[in-house]
Amino acid sequence: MTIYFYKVDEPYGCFSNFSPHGIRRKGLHWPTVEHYYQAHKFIGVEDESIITQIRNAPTPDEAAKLGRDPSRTVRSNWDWVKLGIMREAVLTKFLTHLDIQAILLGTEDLTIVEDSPTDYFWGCGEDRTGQNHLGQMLMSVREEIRGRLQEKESS
Ligand SMILES: Nc1nc(O)c(N)c(N[C@@H]2O[C@H](COP(=O)(O)O)[C@@H](O)[C@H]2O)n1
Repeated sequence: MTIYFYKVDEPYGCFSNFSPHGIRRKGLHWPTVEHYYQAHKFIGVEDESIITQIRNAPTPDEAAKLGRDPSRTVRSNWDWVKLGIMREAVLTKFLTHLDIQAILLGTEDLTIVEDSPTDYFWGCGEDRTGQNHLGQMLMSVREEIRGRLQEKESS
């Protein structure tokens, strides 16, 4: 069986980066993983005020809209660092919120797929041939949390 998720208000919606589960990193609170991810596109660029605008965006959709504004240039190494940045944020989310951590661990070894009809990088895309990096990341975070909990139990 495969778990497909996409919209926040549908089954397993807590796996979406748009779900309302805030994270704290380096002393700053981010309302969603999406806010964190989109803002990090602009670290080190000339006008960093966009980072605060994204962090303060009222919704993750607004944060994504700002982060995807084609008139702005993202940091030059974005394609190299984006997977690592997303993983930090997704791991923090599931270490912070124990209710959704239980949902993630409850999926045991099932395959998880972001069923995005448009995103062939983070999701599987319309025809389900996409790379599904977010689903893969959730499975890797699940494995890491499982390992951490086992270590804690045996110590
Ligand atoms: N809910 C939702 N709506 C969209 O339009 C999406 N593309 C996604 N997928 C998420 O979008 C983020 C990637 O954004 P960039 O294309 O790199 O700007 C990432 O969080 C995907 O999981 N979700």
